[in-house]
Amino acid sequence: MLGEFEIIARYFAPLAEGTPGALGLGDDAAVLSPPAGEDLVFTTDTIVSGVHFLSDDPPDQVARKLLRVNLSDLAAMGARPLGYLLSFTLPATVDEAWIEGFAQGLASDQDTYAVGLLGGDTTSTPGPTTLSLTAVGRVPAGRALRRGGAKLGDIVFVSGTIGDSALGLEILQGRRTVEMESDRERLVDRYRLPRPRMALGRELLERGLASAAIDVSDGLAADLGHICASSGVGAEIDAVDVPLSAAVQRLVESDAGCLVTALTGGDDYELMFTVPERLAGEVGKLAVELDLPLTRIGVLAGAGGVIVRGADGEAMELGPGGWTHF
Ligand SMILES: Nc1ncnc2c1ncn2[C@@H]1O[C@H](COP(=O)(O)OP(=O)(O)O)[C@@H](O)[C@H]1O
Ligand SMILES: Cc1ncc(C[n+]2csc(CCOP(=O)(O)OP(=O)(O)O)c2C)c(N)n1
Ligand SMILES: [Mg+2]
Ligand SMILES: [Mg+2]
Ligand SMILES: [Mg+2]
Repeated sequence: MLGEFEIIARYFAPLAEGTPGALGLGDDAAVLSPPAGEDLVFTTDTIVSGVHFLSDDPPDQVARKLLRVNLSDLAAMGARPLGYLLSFTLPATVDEAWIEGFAQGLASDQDTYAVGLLGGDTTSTPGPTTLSLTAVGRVPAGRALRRGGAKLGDIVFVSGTIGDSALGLEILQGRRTVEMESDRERLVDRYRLPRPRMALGRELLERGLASAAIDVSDGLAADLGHICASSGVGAEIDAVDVPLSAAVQRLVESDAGCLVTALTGGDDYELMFTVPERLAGEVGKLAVELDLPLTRIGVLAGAGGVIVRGADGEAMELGPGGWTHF
């Protein structure tokens, strides 16, 4: 196994070459000049083997997931990424090939998202692989999208499709089977590789469309609950309106329980946002421009809490509505 400083020099320093503030990963900290007229946006998320990814997930995809779950939080704020810090904590059982694959995954997504490594930390652990990333982004001063601006009567939208990832995880865990191999591939891919909606977040901010926004990490129902709690309103959504991929639809047809998994399973990394009714027509145009489904799923109504109506019009029983760690 390589030494700590060899890992940094061989695998991480090349990822910092395009980021001047990283100072070549040779100093005690990174330095960033705040862009004039803009606010800096900071977010950090950790992923742990066995909790957020599976120990046999390919290392390049683990790396890309780590970066992407953080970029998704920047997208939810309407921010453009500037750079990121990486905290890399490995058990002694991990070999160099895993580290190499991990670094390759980061290199590939650095290109995709035009972002570079600013610095980080490399340590060992007697526990599971634990990867933490802090992303820094920028928004026009005072304009970050927030969770708390939603008003009664605003329309609730969500991007993409919901539930693919949670059902992909069930497949990988051997808890669910699908008939078509292409469905399996789609769902597993969505579990391993989120698609952070960077352009959507940016456009919602620039066009002044969203009164509130969040990325769906814990589960659609729970994350709508976070918008409601921050905004002091309630929400009513119709489960039949929640966008499902063909693969998830096929699963729901054979087992209605899959719909509950889709609504509460999380790991979607889609954006959910609220739009004042008079602006709701603009969302369809944005969907066409971005080539991304943006689906109306409900409305903000009531004093608090989220009601999800099933096909029979009755409120579904969804428990906490999403993932919590404790
Ligand atoms: N240990 C912590 N210290 C400080 N702030 C935290 C901590 N854990 C979570 N937060 C903050 O609490 C809020 C909710 O966190 P979280 O549910 O992880 O958000 P997200 O789902 O967008 O990642 C965020 O503003 C986050 O920065
Ligand atoms: C092996 C495995 N088991 C379970 C899950 C499901 N899961 C774990 S954490 C989580 C919620 C999102 O993670 P969290 O740490 O809460 O991130 P944040 O909400 O802060 O973005 C979900 C749905 C998973 N992704 N992988
Ligand atoms: Mg978080
Ligand atoms: Mg979030
Ligand atoms: Mg969470």
